[in-house]
Amino acid sequence: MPAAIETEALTKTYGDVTALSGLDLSIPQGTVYGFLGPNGAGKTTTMRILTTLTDPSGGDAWIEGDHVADRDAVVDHVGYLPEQPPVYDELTAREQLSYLADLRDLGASARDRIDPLLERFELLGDADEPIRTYSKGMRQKTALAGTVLGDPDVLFLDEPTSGLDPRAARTVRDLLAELAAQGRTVFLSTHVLPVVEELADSVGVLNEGRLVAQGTPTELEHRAETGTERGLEDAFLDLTAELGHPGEAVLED
Ligand SMILES: Nc1ncnc2c1ncn2[C@@H]1O[C@H](COP(=O)(O)OP(=O)(O)OP(=O)(O)O)[C@@H](O)[C@H]1O
Repeated sequence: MPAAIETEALTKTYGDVTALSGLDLSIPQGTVYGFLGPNGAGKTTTMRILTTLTDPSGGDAWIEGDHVADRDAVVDHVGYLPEQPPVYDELTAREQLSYLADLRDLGASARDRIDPLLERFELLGDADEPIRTYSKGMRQKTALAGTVLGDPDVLFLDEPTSGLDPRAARTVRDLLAELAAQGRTVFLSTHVLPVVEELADSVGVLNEGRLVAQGTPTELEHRAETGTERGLEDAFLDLTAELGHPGEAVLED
């Protein structure tokens, strides 16, 4: 069984800027991977390469065994929720989801999933109103429904709970746990660390385009040097602190 996501020395440069530098990942199917990193670390760049939206400058990547250069094969496996929800103001939520089902040729089973998804996200009452009248959270829920509509094998989610109230955020976390239990793989990029602590089987921390730590949340919380424990937030701050800044955590030990 191939890994859900495999990368080897994946690199991306934009002119003089190295956004990603030699990323190696191997993420098994049916797991939730928390992808952490400060602003500008290269998380979006990684997800755009893995969903075929941009080409790497070097290295290789495979989704469920298919190389990312084989766009047609890879897009069949993946669903991507970018940071800005890709919804059309002039459509209703129901129309947006039907449009996606047609565009991606998802077939009758996806069409049958539209109403249950709208219901699950508590959007049924507004499903025939134009998206331009929706709140930020409603737009986010519509976009997320679109991402899971085709039941993709591998989900790439950028801040999926952004703008959601606690109840909607709980619905999303439950859905992600359910999908992973069914064998789907969830690649979750978020700054909301409790979500990662709750859901992630393993975590990778990216800093300035490099993977600086990887392990289970518990492993990252265990400070090998001192044998003490720290929260995931402290682990994140330690691992992404810039060297040369007096007082930063990396220099403390
Ligand atoms: N199209 C682009 N052209 C030039 N530079 C880019 C482009 N896209 C990203 N970058 C640069 O690549 C680096 C990584 O950006 P990226 O958006 O992948 O970070 P990120 O980890 O997703 O950040 P955030 O948490 O703020 O969303 C940054 O220095 C960014 O300025």
